[in-house]
Amino acid sequence: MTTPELPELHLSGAGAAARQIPSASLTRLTIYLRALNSLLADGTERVSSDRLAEAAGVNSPILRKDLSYLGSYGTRGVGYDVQYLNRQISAALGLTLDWRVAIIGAGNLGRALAGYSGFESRGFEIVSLFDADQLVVGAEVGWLRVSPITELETVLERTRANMAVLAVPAAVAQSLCDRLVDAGITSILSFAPVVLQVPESVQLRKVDMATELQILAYHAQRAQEPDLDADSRTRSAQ
Ligand SMILES: NC(=O)c1ccc[n+]([C@@H]2O[C@H](COP(=O)([O-])OP(=O)(O)OC[C@H]3O[C@@H](n4cnc5c(N)ncnc54)[C@H](O)[C@@H]3O)[C@@H](O)[C@H]2O)c1
Repeated sequence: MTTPELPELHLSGAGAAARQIPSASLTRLTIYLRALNSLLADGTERVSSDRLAEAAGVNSPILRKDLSYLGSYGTRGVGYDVQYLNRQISAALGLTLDWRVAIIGAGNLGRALAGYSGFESRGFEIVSLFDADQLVVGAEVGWLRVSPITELETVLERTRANMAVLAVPAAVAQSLCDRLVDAGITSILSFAPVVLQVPESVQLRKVDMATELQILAYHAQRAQEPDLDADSRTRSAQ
């Protein structure tokens, strides 16, 4: 389980706050966290960097580089303390804060997200779900009742939401985004297939599965036709 020559991790919270973590590393930190959560659930107390890297699908040097953004100072030891590393990554990702998420749009996607039980254990509590359709308003989704969008500001305040997910049609996404911003929400995740404008002080992330599938298709196609790479290299050299 433990690997004697691996560094024991010492992390500095201040270092983590001060340093900007590259987005690829941020993505991997969330994967390490998921792996650490499974190890914690299994009662594992220490883990080697090789094992953690393998669980996350990366190699050890990348893992160590990623952890260095958290201010880790490696001394030769007996692997990583699972609980400690879990807490440090959670703190660096802001997951020790109280994240209370409002979902706007109770259609297929909004309901699926609201009904997913896996967010809470990762630090996100879904506190409200909104829709404009009178046939949907009042419906129960999990333990939530769909609120009317007309009451957005009041319910956001009452439920102390500090994050929102937009799961509405593209045509209404910007106006709802504006209302969220005016209501003081500064972290928004949008699924709507449209470019949204927000003030600089607001963090906006967009999820687009179609784009991801297109990128996957591109790589799959290149993997099936290795000659494509050679062809394009020849063309770009001409
Ligand atoms: N990014 C992705 O990978 C991805 C995947 C699936 C869907 N989407 C997008 O997510 C959005 C939701 O998809 P869906 O399948 O759940 O659609 P849906 O039609 O099932 O649900 C949309 C919901 O929004 C509600 N709505 C419409 N106007 C509203 C308003 N002004 N205020 C509040 N609610 C309002 C509708 O009543 C409906 O319940 C769409 O924009 C869709 O294109 C993105």
